[in-house]
Amino acid sequence: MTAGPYLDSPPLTEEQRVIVEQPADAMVLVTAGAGAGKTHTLVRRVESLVSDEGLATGDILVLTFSRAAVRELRERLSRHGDRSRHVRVTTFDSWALEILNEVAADIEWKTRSFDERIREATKVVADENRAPEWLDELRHVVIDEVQDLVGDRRELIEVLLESYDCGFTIVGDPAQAIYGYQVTDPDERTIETNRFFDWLRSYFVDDLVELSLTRNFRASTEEACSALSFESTMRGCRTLADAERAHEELRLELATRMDFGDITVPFIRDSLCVTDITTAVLCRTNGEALLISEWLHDAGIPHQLRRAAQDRAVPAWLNELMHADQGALTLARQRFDELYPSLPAGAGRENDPERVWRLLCASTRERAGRSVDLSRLREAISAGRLPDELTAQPPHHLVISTFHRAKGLEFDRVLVVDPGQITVEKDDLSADVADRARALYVAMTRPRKELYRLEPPPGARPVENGFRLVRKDRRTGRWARFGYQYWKRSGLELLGGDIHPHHPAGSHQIDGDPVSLQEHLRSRTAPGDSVVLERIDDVHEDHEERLGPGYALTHGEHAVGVASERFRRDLYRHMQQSRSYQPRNWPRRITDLRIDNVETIAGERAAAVHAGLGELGVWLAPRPVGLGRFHYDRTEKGKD
Ligand SMILES: Nc1ncnc2c1ncn2[C@@H]1O[C@H](COP(=O)(O)OP(=O)(O)OP(=O)(O)O)[C@@H](O)[C@H]1O
Repeated sequence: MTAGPYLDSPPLTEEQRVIVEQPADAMVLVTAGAGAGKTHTLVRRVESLVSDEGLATGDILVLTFSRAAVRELRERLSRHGDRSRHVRVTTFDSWALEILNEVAADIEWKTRSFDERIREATKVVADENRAPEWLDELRHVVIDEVQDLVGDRRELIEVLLESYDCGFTIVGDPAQAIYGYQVTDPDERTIETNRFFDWLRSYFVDDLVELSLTRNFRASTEEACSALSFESTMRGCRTLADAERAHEELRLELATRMDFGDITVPFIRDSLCVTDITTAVLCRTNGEALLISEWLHDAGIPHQLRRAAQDRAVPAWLNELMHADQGALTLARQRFDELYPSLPAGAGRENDPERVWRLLCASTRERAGRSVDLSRLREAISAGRLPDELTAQPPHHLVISTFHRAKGLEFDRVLVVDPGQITVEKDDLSADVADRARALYVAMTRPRKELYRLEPPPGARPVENGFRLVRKDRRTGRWARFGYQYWKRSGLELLGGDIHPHHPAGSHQIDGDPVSLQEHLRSRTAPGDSVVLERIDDVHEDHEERLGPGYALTHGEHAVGVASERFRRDLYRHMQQSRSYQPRNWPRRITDLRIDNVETIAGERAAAVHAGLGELGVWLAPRPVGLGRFHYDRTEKGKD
């Protein structure tokens, strides 16, 4: 194996080397604990399959669960891999979509649910007459985080491994299984735990090579190691009582960690602002993450709120790249190389230009690699076809995340918010309570060096005086602020897609010069800036489609966007006390929102031309985030 690309990568241990050097047709199952170097070993395994076992990059398929994991693996492959850097790494969902787009391109698969697509792809893979030919070339499948492979995705992989004669390297940690509500049927949820492991062992009974990794490399201090002793407890939680006990024991362990302290105290605040170490604040629910983000914002601490994996944003630098030469319809490789160094920072910019160029060519199906057709790039943006490397959140030194979303990640310092005691209801499942215990275990095994407890002040907690004032609104699935009175509505979460995607700012419902508003978004708007939604009209009285009123998003003096129909529909449903009730009293302003980032939007070409923004139909739009707070007119009933 060549040593060059691995000079800055840790050497393999004997246990890791045995996995890496298995033959290409071996069927390998690796179980390993948190921080045991599973991902590190997989990267070296993939490189060995190409360099030592002679597989072509197209013979290997690397499947992972989340986009975060795709990004992590690709990043490590491009940093440490040599020939393997071009191996296909994708999520189960993207891979299923690719199969369906190939065999039934006339169907609008994007509009179908993830689960439906997975089920359809399983049928295609099982049918040798329909399966795409390139599946025959598959010689090795690599799967990371296999403990989360449940339900429809598990069936897809079982069918793949039964139907194709290929080797595999499958890696997982049963102690970190937090698949949550991926499986909706409660009975199914209980039997899914460990089901894929059991299937592998029984189906490949004679051929399966079972290996394990036993040493932890992540945690370099005693405190960072503190949760690791719970690994076997986490693997063994099967009954409700086990799961409850495991959760309480982990909480007790957390209680012995030092409290991080009050972040408004200057020296504690400053320690969160240092950029040369990475810190994560981890909590149980997204509602809590929103409140903590608000608290940090008020204390003037820059941070990033971790988005859901499926919530993607196209970075602003793509808009700059596409509009660099007025009227140009293609972008040549040489011109790309000239422009790339001066493009603004953002998702994907940490990649080298060669990698970004390849990704752009792949997204526009440009095989020769000499130029990129900008209309096709616009279509790729509009159809959501850009790869995760260009749309995932860029790295940040301070991340606020739920336990679930922190899976597979590591940080120098981790601050864990105590999730509180589980109050088990009679219809709670052991699988769900175990899921909560394992989620806390995942959180507590993320630090490299420091692990603290964090106790947010009462205002940054969802419960006040015993009332759950911040909770998920059942009708919209958004986090919302409620009041002590049942009818009170005090705020709603903003999501990606809440700013109208069809019209650039200034060209629809609000006044302004679209060209100068684009300049404002480009050069005078930054992540973390406060923004406000201001009501601009009255409720839409169409009985078919009940929408809340229109809102403009303002950044200082400038109206930089308008609320989308989806936001207005959700607002209407949220304000309805019951299905027959027609809300009349609408918030005048919605505050406590911030700019997450400015993103590239592919909207209607005619709208762009009309606004003087060129022919491509691509422009910049703000993406607000936060748990909005409603302000009503004082004269109106239900004022705040
Ligand atoms: N042989 C090794 N020597 C030194 N460091 C190593 C070795 N193997 C892995 N590491 C380091 O240990 C850390 C954890 O590795 P990795 O992320 O691959 O673990 P993991 O098993 O995938 O973790 P988790 O399941 O908890 O997300 C990384 O910083 C990695 O560089």
